[in-house]
Amino acid sequence: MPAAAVSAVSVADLGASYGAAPVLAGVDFELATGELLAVLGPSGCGKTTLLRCLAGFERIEAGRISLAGDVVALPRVHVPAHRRQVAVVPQEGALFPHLSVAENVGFGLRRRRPGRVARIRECLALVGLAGLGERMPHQLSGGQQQRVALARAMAPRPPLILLDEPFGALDAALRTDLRQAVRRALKEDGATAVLVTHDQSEALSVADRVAVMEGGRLRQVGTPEEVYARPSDAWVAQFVGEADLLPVLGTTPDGRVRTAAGAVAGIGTGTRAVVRPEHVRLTQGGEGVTARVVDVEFRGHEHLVALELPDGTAVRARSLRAPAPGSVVTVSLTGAVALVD
Ligand SMILES: Nc1ncnc2c1ncn2[C@@H]1O[C@H](COP(=O)(O)OP(=O)(O)OP(=O)(O)O)[C@@H](O)[C@H]1O
Repeated sequence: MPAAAVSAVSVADLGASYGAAPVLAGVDFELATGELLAVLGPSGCGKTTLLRCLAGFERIEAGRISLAGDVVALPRVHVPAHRRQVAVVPQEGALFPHLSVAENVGFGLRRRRPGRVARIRECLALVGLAGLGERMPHQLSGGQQQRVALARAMAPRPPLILLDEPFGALDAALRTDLRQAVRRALKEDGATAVLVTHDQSEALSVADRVAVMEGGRLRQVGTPEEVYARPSDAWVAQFVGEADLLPVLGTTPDGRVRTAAGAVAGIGTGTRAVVRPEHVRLTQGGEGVTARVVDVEFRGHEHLVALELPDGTAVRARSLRAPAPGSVVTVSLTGAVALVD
């Protein structure tokens, strides 16, 4: 029998506070080697504090943190940051301005380490900056500087890389490009990483698993698909993606749930249906419930249509066409919706 694999990161019942104010409570998760976890939550929920506890910048008040099977934090035990060797990529790269790109990437590698130059070159290639080693940081764009910061973090092959809103300072188009580049680089190098973000599309598109945090607690930890399609509660449903919660009015003879927007297959049990805009089909006439178009938001590739159902319930739909505000359309539900209480 092979020995059970040791988690790269194990956090058990973690609690932390600043003075008398509790910030984290009962935080539990495990991370396998090579896994990428996104911690997703609104501003002030404790994401940065969690990273600081993992890195060793904060002491913990309850619970335990282990890295590769070694306990690094207990309420009375604190392995300092430099001995944990966890790498941090901050929001803005904080590169050394007087060092070249290659010297920045090699900063954590001992001068005489065999293969140092090759590892620097490899990390620059992993982040898509092959050939730019001789540049100075000010000769790079903001996105390129963040890539260098990631290469610098990866170079010594740390047991864990922490990324704190690494795309926060960049504009929208660049963020989308960079997040896939970051995911690719971490995966190709087999790095274990925790990324914090308040941006749900970022968390869903980058991570292997997402930990949804609110008020210092993890409400759900799961794959992006699980968190989106099977949210554990109403808060997660509405924080991760767009959702309208429609009361379940009963069940149909074939086992679907009835709502004010029509019947639909339900996943799990609960008193409310998590209806996302892609579940709502709009037609002109035909079978369904009539609804009034309240508002239409242009999204570039589609429209988000706000609707009012006959009983006054609000629901949103995705639509390629833009119905006129005030007009009446027919609504039906498609796919399968999660049920929550
Ligand atoms: N050094 C500190 N001293 C006291 N309170 C702090 C300190 N740092 C953070 N806090 C408080 O702890 C809570 C959690 O902060 P934290 O920075 O971990 O949240 P966050 O989720 O990372 O937020 P954001 O997304 O805005 O960065 C907040 O209420 C914050 O005001």
